Amino acid sequence: MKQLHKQMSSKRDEETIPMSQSSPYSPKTLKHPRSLPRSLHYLFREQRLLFILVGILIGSTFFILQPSLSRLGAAESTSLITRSVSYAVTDSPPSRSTFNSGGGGGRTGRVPVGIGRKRLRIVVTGGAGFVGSHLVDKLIGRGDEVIVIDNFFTGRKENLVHLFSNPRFELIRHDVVEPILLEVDQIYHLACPASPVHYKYNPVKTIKTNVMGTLNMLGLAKRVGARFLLTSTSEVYGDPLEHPQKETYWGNVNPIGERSCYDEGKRTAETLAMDYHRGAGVEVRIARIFNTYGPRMCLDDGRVVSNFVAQTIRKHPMTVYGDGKQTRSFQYVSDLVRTCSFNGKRSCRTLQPW
Ligand SMILES: O=C(O)[C@H]1O[C@H](OP(=O)(O)OP(=O)(O)OC[C@H]2O[C@@H](n3ccc(=O)[nH]c3=O)[C@H](O)[C@@H]2O)[C@H](O)[C@@H](O)[C@@H]1O
Repeated sequence: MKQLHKQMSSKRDEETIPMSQSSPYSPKTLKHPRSLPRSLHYLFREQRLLFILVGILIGSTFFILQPSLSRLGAAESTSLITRSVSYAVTDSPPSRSTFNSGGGGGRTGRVPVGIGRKRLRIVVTGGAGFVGSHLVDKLIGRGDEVIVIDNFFTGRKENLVHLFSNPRFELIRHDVVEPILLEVDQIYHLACPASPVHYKYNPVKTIKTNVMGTLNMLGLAKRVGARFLLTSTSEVYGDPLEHPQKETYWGNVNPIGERSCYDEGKRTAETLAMDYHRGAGVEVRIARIFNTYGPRMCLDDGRVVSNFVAQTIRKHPMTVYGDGKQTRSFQYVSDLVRTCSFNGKRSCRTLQPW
């Protein structure tokens, strides 16, 4: 305060100098002769010079040590990147590990951010369901950002609750029969009840989900240039006359049966996917999923594996429908998810259902 007061008073002194005594338009020439001694006086008073010297010393120390600090940072961040790349992209070239040679004669300094595989933004419709939630786990695990769209008709938040605190995960309550606009790189379209009990509950809604939902998501894929995967079903073969069914087999489907809301709905969804591919250049994949089982499957799902498990737990006899001679291909959910997830590195030029 003392200092401030003095400065103010000296300024007032300057202001009171009559204009006639000073040379016109030269206030700086007036100030100069007095400013150097005043500055020296300021420095020596109250040990200010000491503080300045200490400041210079700290600054110099930092700039001398800084190159070795940045090398250390580079080595740490590189080891993290290498680990995530080898987890995310199994066929990543081994040369990536050369980034670890931070101090070994190669280039030093900070590793540029984002040197690993580009993080993808992916939307998974039906991501709160049995298969969807496992797929989301897989995509999050490989380092991508996932937006789940689900109307929770058969999906459950409990399937995703372990991801709620993950910043790369988002959950939107939305029905795919309504359009939605998102900026994404890939779309995995799973939204539709898959168990007969569930899809027969509201057949009109089931076919609406398959047709309008798929139309909306394909429209989004076209608009934002995203890759699109449709999860179809072995039911597109209906009551097949060929065993086992090849991808080229067209099926034997009853268009007016109780299951047709699902069978024909999925067949139409496949048609839409191929038309968007041929007509609009959308890169699509179609996965005809066979009978899948695993954790998070609903006990009341109605499919044979969950029925048998539920009946066994309740110590009820297992029910075998018909003559028991029917056959099915079963697969564990993690095998399905591994096959369905697009590998970030793989070029998906050829188009084949798988
Ligand atoms: O993944 C698939 O491709 C399809 O799998 C199942 O279709 P499905 O294999 O017919 O389903 P299940 O209900 O598991 O039936 C399998 C066989 O077991 C029999 N079954 C089913 C349940 C039961 O308690 N007992 C029993 O013998 C059925 O009659 C059928 O022959 C799903 O219901 C379809 O939605 C799905 O698209």
